[in-house]
Amino acid sequence: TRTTRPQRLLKAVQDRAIRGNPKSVISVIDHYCRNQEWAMNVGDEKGFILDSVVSELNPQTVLELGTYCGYSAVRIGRLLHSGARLLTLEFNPDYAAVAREVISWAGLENTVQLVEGASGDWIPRLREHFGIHTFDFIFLDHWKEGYLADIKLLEECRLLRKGTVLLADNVVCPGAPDYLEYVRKSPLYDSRYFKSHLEYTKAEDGLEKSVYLG
Ligand SMILES: C[S@@+](CC[C@H](N)C(=O)[O-])C[C@H]1O[C@@H](n2cnc3c(N)ncnc32)[C@H](O)[C@@H]1O
Ligand SMILES: O=C(c1ccccc1)c1ccc(O)c(O)c1[N+](=O)[O-]
Ligand SMILES: [Mg+2]
Repeated sequence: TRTTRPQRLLKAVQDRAIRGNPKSVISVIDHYCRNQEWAMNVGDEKGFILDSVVSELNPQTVLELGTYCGYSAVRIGRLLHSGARLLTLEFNPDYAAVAREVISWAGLENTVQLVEGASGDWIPRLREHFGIHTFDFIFLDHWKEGYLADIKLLEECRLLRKGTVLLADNVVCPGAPDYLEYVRKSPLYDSRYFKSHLEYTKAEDGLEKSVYLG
């Protein structure tokens, strides 16, 4: 039977990237997705903005919503200092299986923990299950219609603190209009748009960075 797109992306990583070298895993994936087949990773252009937000913040506890093949988990994980941890949620078991291999190939299995399941089910259980108090940084990149419900759930579960930074992908393409309206109008957030392009294309897209004011 035919392989899947994530399986073909994983094969490219295993064939071309240097084991234990996150930078080479990232560049192999970007080259593959730009030249062979497009995939919905945050990509190199928006990835550079993601890198600068993470590097400036130097977070200890990070949550990612939507792992897919693990590209952004490797992008974020490689920048975390010792003791810092990334928890990434993925509810598609086939994608999760590929992501585990990619994260392991990058040598980040001790920094990045993939949790299989839906964000709506897991967010209320993160504190008791992983002993997490609050998150320093959250990357939203799952289905766009889920962004608003999940930010409200994170508030309800008191997993945000003064200064928590939320970065949302695709606020223009495919778009998350209800999420954008909420973070831009709410007095709880200080929000800013970083204009960019949809990964590996010329279409406009961007990232919304929102600081929780508590
Ligand atoms: C755009 S992809 C993630 C890309 C990844 N962040 C990157 O940049 O490499 C979106 C992923 O979110 C997952 N997803 C969508 N809704 C979810 C939810 N409610 N809980 C967990 N995973 C979800 C999908 O299965 C898909 O793999
Ligand atoms: O929704 C899509 C999508 C829609 C249609 C076809 C392919 C992908 C998408 C496109 C770019 C993204 O960066 C992204 O995160 C997503 N996503 O699924 O979450
Ligand atoms: Mg995205």
